[in-house]
Amino acid sequence: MQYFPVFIDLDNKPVVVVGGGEVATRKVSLLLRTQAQIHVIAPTLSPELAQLHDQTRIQWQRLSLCQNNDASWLPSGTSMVFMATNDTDLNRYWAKQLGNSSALINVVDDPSWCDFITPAIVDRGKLQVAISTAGAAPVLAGQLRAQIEQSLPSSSAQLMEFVASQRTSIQQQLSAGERRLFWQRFFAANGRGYSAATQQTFTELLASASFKQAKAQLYLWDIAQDPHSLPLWMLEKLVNVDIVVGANDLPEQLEVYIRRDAERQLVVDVQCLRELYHQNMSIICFADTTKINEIALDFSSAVVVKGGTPALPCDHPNMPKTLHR
Ligand SMILES: C[C@@]1(CC(=O)O)C2=NC(=C\c3[nH]c(c(CCC(=O)O)c3CC(=O)O)Cc3[nH]c(c(CC(=O)O)c3CCC(=O)O)/C=C3\N/C(=C\2)[C@@H](CCC(=O)O)[C@]3(C)CC(=O)O)/[C@H]1CCC(=O)O
Ligand SMILES: NC(=O)c1ccc[n+]([C@@H]2O[C@H](COP(=O)([O-])OP(=O)(O)OC[C@H]3O[C@@H](n4cnc5c(N)ncnc54)[C@H](O)[C@@H]3O)[C@@H](O)[C@H]2O)c1
Repeated sequence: MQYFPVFIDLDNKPVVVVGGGEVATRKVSLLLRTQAQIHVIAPTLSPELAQLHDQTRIQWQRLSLCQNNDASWLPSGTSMVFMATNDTDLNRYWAKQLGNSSALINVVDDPSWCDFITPAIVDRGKLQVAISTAGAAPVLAGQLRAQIEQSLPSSSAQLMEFVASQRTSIQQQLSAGERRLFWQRFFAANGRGYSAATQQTFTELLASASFKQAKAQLYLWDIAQDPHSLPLWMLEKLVNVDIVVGANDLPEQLEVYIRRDAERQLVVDVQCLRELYHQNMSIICFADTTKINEIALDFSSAVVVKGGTPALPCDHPNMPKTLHR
């Protein structure tokens, strides 16, 4: 890992963007989501930046920096500097000059001069997802952002506010182990958004205390078996499963029986499986015979599910038509 991901508190801290063009504008619009004091140093501003300046949301020093300036343009206590001009030499020169200051430096046209780089960001209030490719492929970072955006409803931000407001009370009422189980069950039941039902789901789960009885369960299904031979008792397990491991190998015929918001891990990773098991998850794992045998040796309490006489109904209402016999 070349770049270590951290989240920095910029509340009330001066941050400087040198340059007033397209890239500078993009960095400023990110910074505007924080409470940083934003200073722009440039001879001219893009229309968006000019408007922000008119609204006093940013401060502007109208200045064309040169190499023989002293550093008096830099506000004292500056946390970060973005060198975002289109003059590569100037960007590098000031990155070097400011190397001994306490500010972290970003040079938009040269990662090798950067103390830090800016990731693509999915912003859901307290929930922030940051994606970086270490500068290798910013476009891919943007594409991944767009995918993650789709999996997190905008009400996730409200959910985070709700959860944060309940956190201390849950800490006071439940032991550390219970808290983890409670939050696992809560997010599994509620999903990632906030709705009219969220408060009720929360209150009912807390009152029922059912989460305290959660125990790890691991079911192993050898994909060499006919999916229709899955025993009926397994249906209830599939409906309640927390996580599907090896979802790449999940037979299409069984897909409809699995809880829609169950988490999915596409490939089987035994280390991951161990972690999930220790989190008391209910897991179903799909893999080939060799892998199933290997996992069964590792987890003495795993249930290797044996297929029987084909018993699953082939007329499930959600079953794809092509699967009807
Ligand atoms: C993520 C994002 C955030 C943001 O900008 O806030 C971001 N770049 C984005 C877009 C983007 N950047 C570029 C293109 C044109 C296509 C292309 O050339 O690939 C596009 C596409 C577009 O504009 O849509 C060109 C480019 N970028 C850099 C260089 C210099 C170099 O590589 O040497 C050049 C060549 C300049 C030239 O050739 O002139 C450098 C950096 N860009 C970074 C971040 C940092 C590494 C992040 C990472 O870890 O990947 C880093 C190292 C420094 C930094 O900026 O902090 C944002 C996507 C936001 C989103 O979609 O959500
Ligand atoms: N990091 C990224 O994501 C990314 C993406 C695309 C391009 N780039 C690179 O970023 C650089 C800037 O791109 P852009 O599209 O914003 O350019 P741009 O031409 O839109 O803007 C350049 C800005 O720099 C200002 N400037 C020029 N000389 C200056 C000086 N001496 N002092 C202060 N300000 C000065 C100009 O007034 C202008 O506002 C380019 O080198 C480009 O290759 C980076």
